[in-house]
Amino acid sequence: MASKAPAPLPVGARPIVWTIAGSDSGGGAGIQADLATIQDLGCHGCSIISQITAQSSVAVSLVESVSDAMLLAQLDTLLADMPPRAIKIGLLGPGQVSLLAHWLATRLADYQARSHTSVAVILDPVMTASCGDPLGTRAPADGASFDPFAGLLSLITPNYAELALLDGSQVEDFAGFEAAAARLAQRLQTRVLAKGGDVAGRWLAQESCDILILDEVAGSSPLHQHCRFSLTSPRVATADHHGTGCTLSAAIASALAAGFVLQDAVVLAKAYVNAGLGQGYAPGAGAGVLGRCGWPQRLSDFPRVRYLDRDNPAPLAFPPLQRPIGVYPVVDSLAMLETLLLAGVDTLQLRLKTDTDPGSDSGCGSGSGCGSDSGLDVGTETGMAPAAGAALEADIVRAIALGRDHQAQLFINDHWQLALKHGAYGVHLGQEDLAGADLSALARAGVALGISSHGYFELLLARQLAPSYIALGHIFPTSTKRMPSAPQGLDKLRAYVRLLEGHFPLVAIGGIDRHNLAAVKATGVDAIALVRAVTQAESPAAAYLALSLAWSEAVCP
Ligand SMILES: Cc1ncc(COP(=O)(O)OP(=O)(O)O)c(N)n1
Ligand SMILES: Cc1nc(C(=O)O)sc1CCOP(=O)(O)O
Ligand SMILES: [Mg+2]
Repeated sequence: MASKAPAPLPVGARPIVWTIAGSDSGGGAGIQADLATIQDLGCHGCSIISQITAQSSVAVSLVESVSDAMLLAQLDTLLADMPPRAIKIGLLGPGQVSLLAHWLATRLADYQARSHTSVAVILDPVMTASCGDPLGTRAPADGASFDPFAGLLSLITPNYAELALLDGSQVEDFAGFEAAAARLAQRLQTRVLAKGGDVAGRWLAQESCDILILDEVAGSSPLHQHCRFSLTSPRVATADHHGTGCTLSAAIASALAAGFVLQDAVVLAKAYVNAGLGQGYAPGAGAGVLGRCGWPQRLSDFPRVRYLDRDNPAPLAFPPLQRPIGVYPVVDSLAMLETLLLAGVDTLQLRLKTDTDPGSDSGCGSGSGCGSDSGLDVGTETGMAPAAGAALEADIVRAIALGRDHQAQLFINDHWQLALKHGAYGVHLGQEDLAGADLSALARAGVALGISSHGYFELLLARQLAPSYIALGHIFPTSTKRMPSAPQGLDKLRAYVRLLEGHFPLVAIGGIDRHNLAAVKATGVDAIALVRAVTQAESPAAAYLALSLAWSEAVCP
């Protein structure tokens, strides 16, 4: 069993998550599963009961709706005092879909406008119990039963059977599954997580493969929006899967409430469910229920992520680092590089941006809105004037020679072709840079590779490439680079470290300086990458030496 760990959130700051769902008297699904999940993931759960089911592990004997007045009273009473950061919607009776859709479009929309907040709404379109008995809303033949929710949802999470019902089609294979999910996304103007857990025997037996269809996702890389992914995990052989869908959608809502972007929330929720399936138990004669294993921290519980509408890199392996990194200066000139090498720096990065790079830092001074989306940040030689290209190549050649003379682990940022051509020790690439890089050529040449990441989803994409290290950013606000994502903070950094420690060297970056260095080290991260704390110091060499001393003296529990 995964060891219990506190959720990476300060207690007392538990975000509020609502579940609007049916009561399962058997305790394994519905409101009961949702509240257990929300609590387990460090949030506070509020429940709005839509339906009461007389249900055990083997049968559903009666389902009754609460009155419309009762449904609305629960919603309004809670909104006045305990507004949600995220809402999960589960079982609804037929009349309750339009009632709730109207409430979301009026009362919740009004609350969001007044409070300048955005509330994520996840719909799990529950139609049958896991014993096979029908529940609540049944899709009519044209699948229109959830249409009142069009434009009001952040995500819908149908399983195979629900998707087929909603689509009104026979879904025969993976391509049909993807096409039906895309139609649903279009129809409800939302993102779709189509779950393949119940397709066993149709086209997948050993693995469970979900499809995630995304439109715009604020706070994530432009590369990971408006695209499709598959999320695959080994199938957990268990009959104890009652409440899996409820748990998954409640976990997604909880992770969103905790400030994760949607892609992160989905992979985290999948890991939570996979861990729970491995620890299920059967309190009745029928299907048992999921175990509760706390914040996911076992890498094998997370899914394998693949692009469905883009090429995926072949399996690769990059050389391990020759020595631990510690303090890792990132510099933008040859002069600074040489100064630091002479001061004894043994791992550093040359990060040269030209004005023509889409990822250029120019215009990103402090207070210049660097927290906002700057678009794709693809730092390659494309678009560069020939003179700039020649000067750049000369700088990189000289840097590589200097790094070699000092036996340093020198990483070249972005310019992987030049690094490859001139035999660099290593290359650092962001997620966007990866898309255009010849990773096989780098791996074949034995070039070390560092990859940036900004959350669980990007961590999973990075680890699949078996890099030499993974960078985790940005931890604190930074004025050095425009970031599409929000600062991760120390609690999330600690969670990423727990997940990946022992698998890859981990480097924290973004806003790190002598004031917060000890707190960063206390998360267990292996190294820190710094731009301003070194390059903007009066004496960069002295600053590096002081930071290195502070790092080696700081305690890592
Ligand atoms: C150690 C380290 N971590 C992250 C980055 C950022 O790389 P990337 O996302 O490609 O952004 P640019 O640096 O190219 O602007 C890095 N360079 N080094
Ligand atoms: C270049 C870079 N990449 C980041 C990431 O999160 O990927 S943060 C960052 C800037 C780090 O600069 P400073 O130490 O001055 O805050
Ligand atoms: Mg880059």
